[in-house]
This record gives sequence, C-alpha cells and structure tokens, in this order.
Amino acid sequence: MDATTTPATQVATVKLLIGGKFVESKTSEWRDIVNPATQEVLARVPFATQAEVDAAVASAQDAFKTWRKTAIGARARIFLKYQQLIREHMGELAAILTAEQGKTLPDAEGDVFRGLEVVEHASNIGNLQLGELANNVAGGVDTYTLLQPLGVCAGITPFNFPAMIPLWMFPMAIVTGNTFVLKPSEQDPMVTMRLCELALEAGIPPGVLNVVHGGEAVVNAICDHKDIKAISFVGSTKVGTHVYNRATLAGKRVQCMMGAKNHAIVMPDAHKDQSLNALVGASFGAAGQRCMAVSVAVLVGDARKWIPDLVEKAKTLKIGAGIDKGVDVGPLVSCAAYERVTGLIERGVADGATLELDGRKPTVPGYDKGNFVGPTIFSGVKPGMTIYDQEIFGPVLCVAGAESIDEAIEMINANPNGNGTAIFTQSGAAARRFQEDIDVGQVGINVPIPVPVPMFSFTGSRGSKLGDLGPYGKQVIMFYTQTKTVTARWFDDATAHGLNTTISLK
Ligand SMILES: O=CCC(=O)O
Repeated sequence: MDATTTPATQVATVKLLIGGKFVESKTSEWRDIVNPATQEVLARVPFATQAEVDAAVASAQDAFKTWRKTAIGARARIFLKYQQLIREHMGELAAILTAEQGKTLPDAEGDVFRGLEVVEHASNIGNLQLGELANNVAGGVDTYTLLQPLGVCAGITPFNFPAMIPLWMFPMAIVTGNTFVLKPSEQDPMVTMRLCELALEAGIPPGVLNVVHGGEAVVNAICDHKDIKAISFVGSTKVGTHVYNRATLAGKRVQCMMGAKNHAIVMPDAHKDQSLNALVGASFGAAGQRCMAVSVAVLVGDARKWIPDLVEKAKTLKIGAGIDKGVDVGPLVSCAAYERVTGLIERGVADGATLELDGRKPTVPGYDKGNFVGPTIFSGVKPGMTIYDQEIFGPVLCVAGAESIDEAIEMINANPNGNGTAIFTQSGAAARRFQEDIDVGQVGINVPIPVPVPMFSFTGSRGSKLGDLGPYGKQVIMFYTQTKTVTARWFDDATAHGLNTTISLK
C-alpha cells in the first residue's frame, strides 16, 4: 500500500484500539481515507507496527482469562444493549459509511442493518451455545459436551461492507466467550471504528475487542501470531487463499469467504418485469461492489430476446454521490478500482463481447472528480473472455445465452466460483432441478441476492470458500468454540466421604 502524501497535521487520524483505549499509532506509514465521490481526504489510517499488533493480541489474551468465564446472560445483555445503540446511531453510522465508501445512504443503512441483525442473533446466545448430554452411556455414566471458547480470535474485513462484515465477526466471537483482534479495511475503517466505540459503550470490557489497522504486513502478522487461535476473513480469493494457507499452517482454525461470479438464470417462463427489475438491482446496486452481486445473466431460450428491455431498465438508474437523494449507483471505492473496472470494460470490447450499454464516463454534475462508472451491459459473453473469467466488482453485467436449463447449470457449475446464484422461473420443477444440481452456496429462486438471514449461515462452495463453517447462524458457534466431551461417573457411596445419605420420606 502507498504511504500517504497528505501532511500529517491537516487531517484527523484513525486510532488503534488496544486494551480498551483508542491510541495513536507510532507507525511512520499512513494512508489517506478518501471520499470516492469528491476525492476529499477524510482522515489518515495507520499501518500498525508489529509491536502494536503484539500489544493488541496480548491485551486480548489477558482479557480472555476473565471474559471466558463471564456468565452467558451477562454476555447476552451487552449485545442487547449494543443492538439498541446501533439503532439509535443508524443515521450517523450510515453517513460516515457513505462518506468513506461511496454507497448510497439507503444502501449504507442496509449495510449497518444487516450487521445489526447479527448483533441481535448474538444476544440470543443463551439458546445457541448449548452442549449435548447422553444419560447412562454405561451404568451410572453420563457423557456431555461443553462448547468452550477458543481464546484470541481475529477478523480481516473488506471495504465493501465496512459495517456488516465486522459485525458478522466480532459479536459472535465475543458472545461465545472469545476475545478479538479486528483488522478492518484500510480503505474505509471509520464506520467500523464508530461501531467499536459503541461496542465499548454497550459494556464490552477492556481488551475483549481490539483493533489494528494496516495492509499485508499486519495480515501476515495475524496469520503467524502464536496466540491467535482462529481467523475469519472476507475478501478476494487471492488474499483469502493466502490467509487460509498461511494461518492453517500456523495451526489456526480459519474460515475465508472469497471471490464470486454469481450467475442468474432467466427461464423463458419467468415473470419478465419482476425478473428484469431484480437483475438490474442485483447487478448495479452498491455499484456492483458486493460478493453477492449478479455478474452474469444466463438467458435461456426465448428469454434471450429480453436484452433490449434489460438495457432500457438499466438506463433509468441514476448515478451520483451516495449522499444525494434518489441516487441508485454511487462511485467506485477508489481511483484504482475505477481504473481496473474501466480497463476490464475495454478488455471486454477487445475480446469481442457486444457492449449493449456503456457506463464509462457518466456525467455527474457537481462531482467531476468522482470514481463513477454507470451500469454497463455486455451480451455475447463466453467463458474464456476476461470479463467472464474475472470478478469485475463493478457495475458490469455480462449476458450469456443458453438453449436449455441443463446447459445453463453446466455453465455455472464449470465456473471456479460458487458463492451465489439465482433462477427466475414460474416452474417449480425447473426451480427444484436447479436447487438440486447447482453447486453453489447461496441459491435464490426468484430472489436475486439470496444472502441468508443470521439464523442460517453464510456459505459457499468451490473457489468461493475455504474452511468448513460459516460466519454466523448455528455454524459459527462451532467455529468459535472447542467441543469438549465429558464422561462422568459418580459413585453412589457418599458415606465414604462422611456424608449422611439417608433420605427421609416423611
Ligand atoms: O459482499 C458480500 C455480501 C453481499 O454481497 O451481501
């Protein structure tokens, strides 16, 4: 990552959180946090030193000694308070998020809200962290399980959901009795820090939640640290695979939710208007910067004739700064993201795909420096083209055609990614075939972005996920705990200990 060029005294600095205190980093390496609609520098984020990472882990290690024994009801009540504080600060959190990330204010509220749902889930821990018991596994012998916290856990989160994804991680880790070190995205850590302040206000004790900022060196320090027991990661396949390999080699439990190329099949019997509206929202919402965005539409049979209607609907979306009313598509997060996405559009043209709608260089009055790319649609896209083979992470929809549902399913299953998918159809039989045969984690039936609510677990198959257990739902309890089985036998011989065992029935 590049060090900043902004003079140190001119902007606020983002703090580290160590041992319950927000502290200034002693690093010499900083990066600017930039509003992607205006290029205004909002603050500077430090790249923490190895000593600061060690201090954060040591503080979490120390806090674990008492936190692991905190009563389950006391842990639950902190998260009940926390969900209330998040609700009360929703507008403020969304405004910070929009300023640093770019998404529209309603999308920013959605980002916070979907994290809030996981906090609500955490406050239900009393019904989740339960062991099992088998009575009389032998005469007078019982076996039961304890789900005990692991120790210090860590989370590495991406730029695209700077509220939701940290909230996928630290509430569930902490409520199960662990302590936590979070490394938020260095591109937009400010809303994450505000959420951490509220978490402390809710009653999370010093050292239970810590935050370090940084890039590759901090990620590697987390992967290698001997006192970190588990890591949850969301981000690109390249970085996630590196984290998984490095951290599992160091003996940690790791879950990595990674890249995607989400296909939506549109059958000719689908409800046309509903399906095209859903496609447009799912492809271009959040400027396509989400791991569950629809990036390939596979139009089957006569649905291939619907491309002009799809283009017309996409043209109605309003591009602009996230803070302005009525905007549908905000800017990309950074100039680098802008260069990458527009470069891939050029590549799509060069590879022979048909550019049905070109979103490059949209006019956005008042924001001539913003990283804006409007909805872009290619047809005639095939495997082997760069725009099909790579995750674009921008508002670009690739349209492919298929003769039959079988051909469409085969295409999706041949893609290396398995994050999300959807089918649009009015046929129960087609939908059932799809749900049975598709090898993808999240499946939608007339639902374009089937992210599961927190009582289920986010999942993924093939290249989209490493590690067995998901980040919330029931699976996360297993991820953040070690199962201990206890087999116990009590001798019915209390008199040997001088106790009077006579039971009076009078
Ligand atoms: O980014 C991952 C999750 C989502 O798209 O909702």
